[in-house]
Amino acid sequence: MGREKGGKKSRTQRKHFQESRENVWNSKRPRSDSDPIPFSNPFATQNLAFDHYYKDQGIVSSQEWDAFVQLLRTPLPAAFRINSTSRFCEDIRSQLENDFVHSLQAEVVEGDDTEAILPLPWYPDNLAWHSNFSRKQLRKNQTLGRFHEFLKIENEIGNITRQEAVSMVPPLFLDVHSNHFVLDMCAAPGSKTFQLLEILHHSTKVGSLPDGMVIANDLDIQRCNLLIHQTKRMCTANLIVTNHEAQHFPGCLLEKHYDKMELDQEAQLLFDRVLCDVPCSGDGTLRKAPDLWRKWNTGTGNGLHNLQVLIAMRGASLLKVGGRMIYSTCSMNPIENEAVVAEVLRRCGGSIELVDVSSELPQLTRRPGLKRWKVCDKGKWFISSKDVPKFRRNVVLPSMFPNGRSYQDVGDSNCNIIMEGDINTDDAKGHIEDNTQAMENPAMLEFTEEDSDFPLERCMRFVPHDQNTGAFFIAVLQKVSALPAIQVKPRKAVGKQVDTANQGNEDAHELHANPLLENISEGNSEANVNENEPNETDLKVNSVACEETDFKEAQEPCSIEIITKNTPGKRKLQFQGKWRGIDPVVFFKDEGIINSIKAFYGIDDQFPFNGHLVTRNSDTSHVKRIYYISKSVKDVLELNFSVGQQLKITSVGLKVFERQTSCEGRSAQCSFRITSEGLPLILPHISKQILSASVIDFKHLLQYRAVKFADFVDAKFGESAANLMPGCCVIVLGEGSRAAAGTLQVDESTVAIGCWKGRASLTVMVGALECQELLQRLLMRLDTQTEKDSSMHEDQPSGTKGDEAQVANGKNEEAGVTGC
Ligand SMILES: C[S@@+](CC[C@H](N)C(=O)[O-])C[C@H]1O[C@@H](n2cnc3c(N)ncnc32)[C@H](O)[C@@H]1O
Repeated sequence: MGREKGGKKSRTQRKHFQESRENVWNSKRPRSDSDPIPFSNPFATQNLAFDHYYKDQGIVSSQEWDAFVQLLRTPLPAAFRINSTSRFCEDIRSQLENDFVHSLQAEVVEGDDTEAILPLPWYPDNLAWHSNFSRKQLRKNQTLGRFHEFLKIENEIGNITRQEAVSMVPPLFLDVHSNHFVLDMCAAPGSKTFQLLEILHHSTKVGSLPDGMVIANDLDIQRCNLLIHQTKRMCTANLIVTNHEAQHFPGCLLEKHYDKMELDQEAQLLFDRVLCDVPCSGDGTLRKAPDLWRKWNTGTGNGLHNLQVLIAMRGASLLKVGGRMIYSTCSMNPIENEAVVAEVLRRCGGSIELVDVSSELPQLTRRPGLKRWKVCDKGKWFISSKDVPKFRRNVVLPSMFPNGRSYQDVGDSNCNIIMEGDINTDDAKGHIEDNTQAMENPAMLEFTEEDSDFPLERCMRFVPHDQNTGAFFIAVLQKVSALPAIQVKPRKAVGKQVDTANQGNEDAHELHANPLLENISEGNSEANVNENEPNETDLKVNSVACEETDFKEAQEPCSIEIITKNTPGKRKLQFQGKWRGIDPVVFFKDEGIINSIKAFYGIDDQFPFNGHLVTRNSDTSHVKRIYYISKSVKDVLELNFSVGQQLKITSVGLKVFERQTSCEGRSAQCSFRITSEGLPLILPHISKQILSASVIDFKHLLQYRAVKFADFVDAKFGESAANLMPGCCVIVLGEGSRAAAGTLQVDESTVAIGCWKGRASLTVMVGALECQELLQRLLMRLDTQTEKDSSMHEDQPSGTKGDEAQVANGKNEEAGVTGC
């Protein structure tokens, strides 16, 4: 298992590295003597290098140190958010406030005055909650089982999202409005994307869509899939998921000489809001992922610094003037935090400002960012770039220091303080060093420490012992003018001469306008980036910290024709406007199908169809799924087509129609059913194939999943159901015990389900879990009178037969009606 050239780990080594991850809190198996112990005791929640590093950085005062580390060694309590756009938002909040708050309190140890669960005081409208039970307690303690089940099911359905409390903060400071175009640069697994979408949709009326949109991007395609799964619960037509390196996120700039479209504001993809929740060492998540204790070393943060700067710079360049950007990490390390923010401010030369948000969310306890810090490399402290030995200058960058002065600026003649043990290229040995060596550098004491000139106190630090959370870092930035085209002086060890990370769309104009910079291309910028990318070990550790899944490399390079001329070979993934391995996005314009859908469901003309339907299949005659996109997403897709499909889109829009491929489905007049996720959008616009059922009949449908027409309690409803066209239909929950008559009024609280009208019965086309949850919610809502009415008819209706019974057994869920 040898090392590859250049010290990179082989595929097998990487696999072993990934597999060696473990959650120490969960570990059941005691380690045997024969087990390899990689660096130190894997169960230890202590790391000497960590202690030295953060004590010396003054991350908390010395008086607080014990409380700080003590809490870091305690499992993180569970936290979650109620989805504000869920139709059951009110019910869930009330269940928490009136039921769980009291019933769970009995589980708190006597004499302990901590609340079992409580709303996070700084989160608006009691929508975010904190439980003082750890995940493990919730799983293990039987009496907490009901609450645990509640969290599990509601999370699965999308009514709540389990999310670390501090991770909920960045979207709150982003100040998103419903008409904003938002870029979430490193978005997977998507908890913040979900939040951003909630805010976007917050005040939108049922059946309409906000004017804004979110692009959620992540480098890791598998994590993109997690993100898609997560955001699917939001049922939004205003989201595009992309798969790019954030530092090279496409500009989608429509060139001036492109004569088919006038160059206006829409001719370039810029954003009102950008979230840079960058990959980081993640030591703020130690309470959740205690295996990080043994892996922690200073090299991880140092190795990520430059990537973080590049991502933040790209974010800044894609931001509209006047727009707001958040830079955040779940790391405590100033090299990944204040140093990155300072470098962005430095490179942007006044066009980006740090916003003072001290008056926002006053109940949220936070601490100011550091103005002063030091850099540690392989056990040696440096307070200024002038201290860094030449051979470490490609690793210890000037931008890591508070004043950010380059090696040329500080003069590089007499500063090569070579310490014993400096030359050490063995990563593993470096870790051991970090864990065992006191990090003292007597030479350092001779220099005065440096302060940053930027108002970094406006950054926000969150430490565990302030509000019993994980640790976090947030900076709120505002773009006050276009970024300058910056020429960076050559850095010997670092390599390239031009800092092109600020080449956004608008900024690209400026670059072209400057004759000195005419030879700058994205190609340069990519080469520049590659030289400074952190090593793979760093990224692995980082991805571990990011969330549960492992970091994957971008797709394999390929040698096919390049459409994006300026993209260097390493990223030649695009082929004739299509992305390799990614289904194309195609506007769906088949009038025959569209008209048949409209006619079948009686969809009114006010509901915009033209240009709002897309598929992922270029052969439109075999389209299986049709997705609906908002006007904002439509505009972005059109621009993307105009610029040669620069965006590598893995998911877009809301699945509204799905073709039924079973015999029964094919024989229906319209073989496209309305999906569960598409129903809320389309519901107010349909006038055919829709019925309102009484509470008891609706309940029976959910309970038994298939009910014969003759078995409905309300015979009139049964008759109306029998008269529907065979195929998909919608059943709305009416009020009282009888079906509502006349035109259906739909609002935010309307509950409806998709069903299939078969030969003799109605069959529910909603997943089993969702049915169960819906039923439970309805039972809670039912008033005493309704319950009385219903009790007369509680008997189970007689069973269904043949294919309809098969359907009723849940085999059709979201996958079409089976059997024929
Ligand atoms: C801190 S996590 C993001 C968490 C996410 N914002 C959330 O709230 O669920 C960082 C993410 O960055 C991704 N990542 C790492 N390097 C990246 C890069 N160069 N460009 C884009 N994404 C990257 C990782 O795959 C990971 O999903």
